[in-house]
Amino acid sequence: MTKQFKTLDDFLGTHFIYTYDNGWEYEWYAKNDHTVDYRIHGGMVAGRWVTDQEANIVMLTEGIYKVAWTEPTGTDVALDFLPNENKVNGTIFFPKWVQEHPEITVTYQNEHIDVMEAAREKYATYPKMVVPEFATITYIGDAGQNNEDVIDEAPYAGLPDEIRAGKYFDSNYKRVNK
Ligand SMILES: C=Cc1ccc(O)cc1
Repeated sequence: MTKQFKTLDDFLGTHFIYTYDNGWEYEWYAKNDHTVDYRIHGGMVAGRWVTDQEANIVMLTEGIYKVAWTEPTGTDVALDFLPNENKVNGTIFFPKWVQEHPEITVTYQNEHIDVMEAAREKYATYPKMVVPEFATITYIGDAGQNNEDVIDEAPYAGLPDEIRAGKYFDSNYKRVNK
């Protein structure tokens, strides 16, 4: 995709795949001006996926976007997207318990909010594990806002490649083979 991003509206509805310099691969969707969905394909919590996470989304200056949210696990996330440069800078602040028990979070979180809340009470928060990394964007798709087909199944090996190959969504950005 060679679209030039200028406005906040250009960013909302965009679907990204990117790989952090530490090798962690993430898929993320700006669902609307206050909501994000994501799937994690590689890294400490690969296999985790989340829809309808409330987030703060702003444009800092033309074509540069900041997104931040706090999760039921106690994990905090701050992302800066530079889509015209195919770059993201992300910082993830993991509570100590996620670092020690990542497998608890590797699920479709929406169906297990009670489990996340119980774990954050039971286990330690501090010291937090801070992960500041640049990432390279490997896919940008214009999914449109509030598209429930973008992130609607668990991550599996080969899914990012199917998306990048144009095999996963049809011309209306609906899932093929659903
Ligand atoms: C913990 C969630 C998360 C989602 C996207 C991203 O780039 C980093 C963290």
